[in-house]
Amino acid sequence: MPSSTHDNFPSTPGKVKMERSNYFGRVASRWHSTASARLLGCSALLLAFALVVLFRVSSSGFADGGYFSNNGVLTFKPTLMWEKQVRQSCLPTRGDNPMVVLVTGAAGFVGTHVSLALKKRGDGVVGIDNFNSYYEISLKRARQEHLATHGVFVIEADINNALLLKSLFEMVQITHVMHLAAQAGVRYAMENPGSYVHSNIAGLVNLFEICKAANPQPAIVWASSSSVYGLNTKVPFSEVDRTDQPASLYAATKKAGEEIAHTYNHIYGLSITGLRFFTVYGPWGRPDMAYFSFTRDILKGKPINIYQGANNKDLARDFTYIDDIVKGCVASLDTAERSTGSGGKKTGPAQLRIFNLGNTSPVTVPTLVDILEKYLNMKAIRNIVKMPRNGDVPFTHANVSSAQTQLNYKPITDLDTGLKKFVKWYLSYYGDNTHHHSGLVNQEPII
Ligand SMILES: O=C(O)[C@H]1O[C@H](OP(=O)(O)OP(=O)(O)OC[C@H]2O[C@@H](n3ccc(=O)[nH]c3=O)[C@H](O)[C@@H]2O)[C@H](O)[C@@H](O)[C@H]1O
Repeated sequence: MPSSTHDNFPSTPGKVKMERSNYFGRVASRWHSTASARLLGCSALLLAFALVVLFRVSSSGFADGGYFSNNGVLTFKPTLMWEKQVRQSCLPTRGDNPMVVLVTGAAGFVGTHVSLALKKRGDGVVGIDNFNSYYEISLKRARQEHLATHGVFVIEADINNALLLKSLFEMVQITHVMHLAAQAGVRYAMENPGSYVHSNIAGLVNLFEICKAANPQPAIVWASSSSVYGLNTKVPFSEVDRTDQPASLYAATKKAGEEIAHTYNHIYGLSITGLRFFTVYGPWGRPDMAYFSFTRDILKGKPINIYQGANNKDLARDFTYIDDIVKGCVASLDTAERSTGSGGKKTGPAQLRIFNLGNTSPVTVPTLVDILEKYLNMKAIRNIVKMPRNGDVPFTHANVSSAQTQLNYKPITDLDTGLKKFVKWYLSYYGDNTHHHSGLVNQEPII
């Protein structure tokens, strides 16, 4: 019998919501137990199904489909409406060798920007996102709406949902996968380790399984992280440096992802490019990140904690502006070679790459706060505290020469310029509750 799309795929372990159809299931089985009530039971089941469908339609604006058992094989069967939206979204509008890209984590920060950039230049794009509650869902919904106005449809599903992904690959010929869905955040890994395993390990393997079986296989570009350099002290960090001392479970899952990528490239001929992002920031960013939460707290007049490393040394990050990262992502897609597998089997060696995408000029956290103060026109209340032992590393600094040579990657936005754009977006998105800021709110939104 059909069931709701998400019932079997809790998107974030530790933050699982109540399943909607369980109640109907229990009611139905109770009715079913007496022979005389069989007819009523069937009607109740039908009614339950209708209610589930109705509820889904009214809560998400569309129904995506259901799961059906066909001779014991469970398959996902989309609704006509869903299929139409997917096909429409995947239609390229440029003639010169366009790509059709599946962007995972499309309602996320980087996913939104990359989806837009691809769509704007005429590629076919369809997104997928589980809309989990790691941070405010309303921001993810706003990004989804923003994408919809540009013709990008975002499917609401988890990357662990093999049936839905399989059906999607059968429906449209996806040439590239931009895999950005992940459980992010280095410190949250201590609170909810299962979520990192679920998305960054199990989800990645599931996606690779689908890609390896697809015909033709897509090329894959995916987000690794600067955190794989862990406790390394040699700077700047280069792709050839060791990455075997992660400081957080998040970093360990990203490092594991790189090894898993090697395996799928080696056995199945998948073309895979991993991108080590360095603390990406900008408009539509992630509220859990320091620059975002600091902005929120400074505007509220709330104190902020600024961590310090050993010997009272300020922490530093190679903060990288979103537009520079998007260019690196798109260039990676453009230079990705085809996968070589067919029918799940490798027919020749395939491309396997890894690139740092950073800014190449680290800035300390107190300097980041200075810049925010300038653009918010407010003073932060600074608590200087010792860096807790929860996964942080003291500094990051990218060597991007490899990306420069092979992707023509050249970061051009310094932290001051990038944060100015972020603050402008923040004030236009959340509105102005303080009246103390520098007047940036009245200007046009960034994207
Ligand atoms: O490059 C990455 O691969 C990672 O980048 C990002 O991690 P980080 O570099 O840790 O960014 P972020 O949390 O903004 O903290 C920035 C600085 O502020 C300090 N920090 C933080 C919080 C706080 O309350 N106080 C503070 O001083 C903190 O100690 C740090 O020095 C992504 O979140 C992560 O998903 C991953 O992608």
